[in-house]
Amino acid sequence: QKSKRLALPPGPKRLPLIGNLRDLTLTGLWLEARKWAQQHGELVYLNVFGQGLLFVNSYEAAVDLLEKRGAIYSDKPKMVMAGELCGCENMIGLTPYGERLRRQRKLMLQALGANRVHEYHPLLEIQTHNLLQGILNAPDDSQNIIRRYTGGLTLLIVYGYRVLSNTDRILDMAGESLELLSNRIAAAGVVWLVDLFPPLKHIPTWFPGAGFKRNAALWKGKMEAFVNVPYEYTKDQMRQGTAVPCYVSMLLDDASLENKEQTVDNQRDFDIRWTANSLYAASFDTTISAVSHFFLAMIQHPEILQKAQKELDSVVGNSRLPTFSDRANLPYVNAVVNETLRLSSPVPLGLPRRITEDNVYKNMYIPKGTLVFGNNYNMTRDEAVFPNPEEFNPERYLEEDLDEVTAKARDPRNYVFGFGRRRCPGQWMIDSSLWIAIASMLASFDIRKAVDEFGNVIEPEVVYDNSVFTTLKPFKYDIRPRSAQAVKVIREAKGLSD
Ligand code: HEM
Repeated sequence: QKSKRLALPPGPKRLPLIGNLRDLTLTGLWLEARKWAQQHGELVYLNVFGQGLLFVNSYEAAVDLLEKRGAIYSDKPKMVMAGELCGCENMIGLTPYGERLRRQRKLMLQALGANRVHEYHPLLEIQTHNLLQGILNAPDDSQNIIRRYTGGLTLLIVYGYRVLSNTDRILDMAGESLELLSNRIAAAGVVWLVDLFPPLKHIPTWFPGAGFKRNAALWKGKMEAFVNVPYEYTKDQMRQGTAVPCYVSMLLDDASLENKEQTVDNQRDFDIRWTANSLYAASFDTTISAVSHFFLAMIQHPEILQKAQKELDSVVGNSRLPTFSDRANLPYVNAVVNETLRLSSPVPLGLPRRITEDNVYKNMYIPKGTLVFGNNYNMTRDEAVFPNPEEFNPERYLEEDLDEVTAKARDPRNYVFGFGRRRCPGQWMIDSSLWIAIASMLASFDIRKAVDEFGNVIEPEVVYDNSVFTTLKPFKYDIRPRSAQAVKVIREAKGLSD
């Protein structure tokens, strides 16, 4: 075949047999991937034990391949370890491209799409008030409070489940499952031998080297509980007539209305159960990453914090908290949110795709079966679009009268949510939840670098702690209400337990 005579895309030098195995790092692979992009260009190809990995580094190539050729670039790798052995095969991020995926994505868009998301705004405002009240009551524990807020937010929206304390059974279970999923089971950079040699799945658990199977059995149990326990909670609440409107109850209601019966068919039940779980799984670390990058930026740039606060004071005043109706009048705050999305780039390499046919792009040969990563980390740092790209600079969004093409190129949402048929279905939800959280925290708190017992300023240490998401190792900061009036407004705001 002619295409096979073409060269593969360039990439770091490969060693015999193991190929680029040593080039893969467990955390921060995106930092390496950016260096390769700078060295080799818009496509970079690696090979690990015969498995090809393609990094798509430019927006143009991402649109050409992941969107325009979506029919062959939207499938997922079959992951024996994560999928079959650990019970995650029905998570949306791992679901093969086809009829089931299209059905499930339709369901998610039906409930969370651009024209439905405003229905969740009242819930988002209440959950944000709870966040502010939590921080006010225990500023030194704000990192845990943010985790509780993030987990609680999705449990509320997806399952109608309220988290009212730091020690919540479902919240803990979900947290543990996600930790396992992204750092053990499906960690980028971790290559399970059984994925390269699937027949290994048949070796007995007692066999030397079969530790992965014993782990998998343990993890599978945890993953199943993570999928089923919250879902059964909502169904129970619905049976008792006490369910709050949420993703699951809304879709189950719609479904039973459609068949005019009390029960939903198995396929619908399966689709709602798994999409609900995937929404939870996909929103937790992404939100944590964005929020912690926001804190990092605020303590590094007090002048930006002050400018945003000034805008909030003049538009919202100090007798109430911001609401979604203020959004259009807060260009600077909106620019802070944009810059947070861009620099946090929460899923920096996207979620891996698998190409289902041999393909040629600009005279480079991309073999069938190659895993494909949309390197949005690199795109959000494109000097031509974002001059001085590592700098947190909201002003870059404030230029007026931009032509449509430039305005689009400067919107980080075009990169950070991925591309084409697998693009993030939670993008409208996070766009709302992140905005209200950031606007409300800016309006309520001063956030600064922490100071140690000798009065020395503690510089934040920026260390990634995850292999798929850009979540940061906790760093210290000082957060306190801006004024007695801010305290009063926070205390009076309607919260979850009201
Ligand atoms: C700032 C926050 C977020 C970012 C940056 C983000 C980004 C992404 C990216 C890059 C992908 C892979 C897209 C691709 O393959 O091209 C993805 C997939 C996904 N995201 Fe998000 N996401 C965020 C928040 C959320 C939230 C809040 C939800 C749920 C409410 C969510 C649900 C999902 C799901 C279910 C998928 C899998 C889609 C599929 O495989 O077809 N995400 N996200």
